[in-house]
Amino acid sequence: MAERSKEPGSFDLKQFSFPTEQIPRLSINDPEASSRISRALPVVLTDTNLVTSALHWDLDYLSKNIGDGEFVVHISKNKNFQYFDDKKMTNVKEFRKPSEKQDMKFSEFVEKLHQAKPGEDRLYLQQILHDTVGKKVIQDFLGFNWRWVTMQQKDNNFGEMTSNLLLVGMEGNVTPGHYDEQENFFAQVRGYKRFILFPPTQFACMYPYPIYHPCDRQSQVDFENPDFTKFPKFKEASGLETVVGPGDVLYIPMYWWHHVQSLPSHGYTISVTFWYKAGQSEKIEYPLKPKQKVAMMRNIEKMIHQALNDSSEMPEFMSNMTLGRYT
Ligand SMILES: CCC[C@@H](CC(=O)O)C(=O)C(=O)O
Ligand SMILES: [Zn+2]
Repeated sequence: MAERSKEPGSFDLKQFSFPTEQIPRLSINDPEASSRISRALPVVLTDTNLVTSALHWDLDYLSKNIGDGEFVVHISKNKNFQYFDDKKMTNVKEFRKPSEKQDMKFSEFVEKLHQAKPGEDRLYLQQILHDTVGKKVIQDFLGFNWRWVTMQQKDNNFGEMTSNLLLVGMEGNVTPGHYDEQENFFAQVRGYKRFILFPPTQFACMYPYPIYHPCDRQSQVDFENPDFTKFPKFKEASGLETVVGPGDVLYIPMYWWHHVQSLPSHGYTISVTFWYKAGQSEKIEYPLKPKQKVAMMRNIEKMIHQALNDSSEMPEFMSNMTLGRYT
């Protein structure tokens, strides 16, 4: 088991406006661990050995061994790295990109990281591991505990694995609140990341952007400084949280909201995601699961947007459908 030098209580974490409970930290041999995964509940697994073969990764080692391929580096004027879909930018007039993207060699990224000063641009490398990486990194990658993670994929009826994203972030970087449409075993390799999670049942508290917006799936609420006038139901939010360190694997179930921060003053972070598509949907059982309802809402919103063929008609159409009618 990867010993963590820090216990959850030992981080001086700032308080949010909403209550949170700790996500259980369990051994893979604890029946409660597999039970939580099978019930699509978050859990931190402390002894998967999923990325033990990468625990020696640091900036120097990766610079020397990751090869001379290009890596996507996000650049932000502040600590937030909110995802946006380039292909949807034309749907929203005056959309301002929350960050820029640049391709660069890993060694160039490391140089910029060392030169970065507080208050200046922040960097976040986010790149799917491709086959141009050097053979040492390929060895490390092959050394991941594929037996365990593939067993989880099968036992829990996950779909195919889509990608492993390599994340190298500066301390303090934040990925603001959002959900993904994939199952995720999130493996922490270096440094510490604080996760806040909310279940899909709290969709109404999260006020996601419209589906045609570049920030589809992202919450409009700033979890760290919520505007309760614009987003009153966020007052009802109640989450789960944890800090993951080297060797920890957090299971983030599909459609669960998450806000992630590389702990300030704990150094840069390295993580690897293991993303899986949804499995073949079992037969419909009632009541529908929260994630099925979110998927349904997305499909209906997409159909209405396509049928109206005019985003500006969406607000009136959507409110005519519900306001004052389903009280
Ligand atoms: C681009 C992915 C970022 C990651 C959060 C983080 O580590 O900053 C996340 O949201 C996920 O793994 O789902
Ligand atoms: Zn995510």
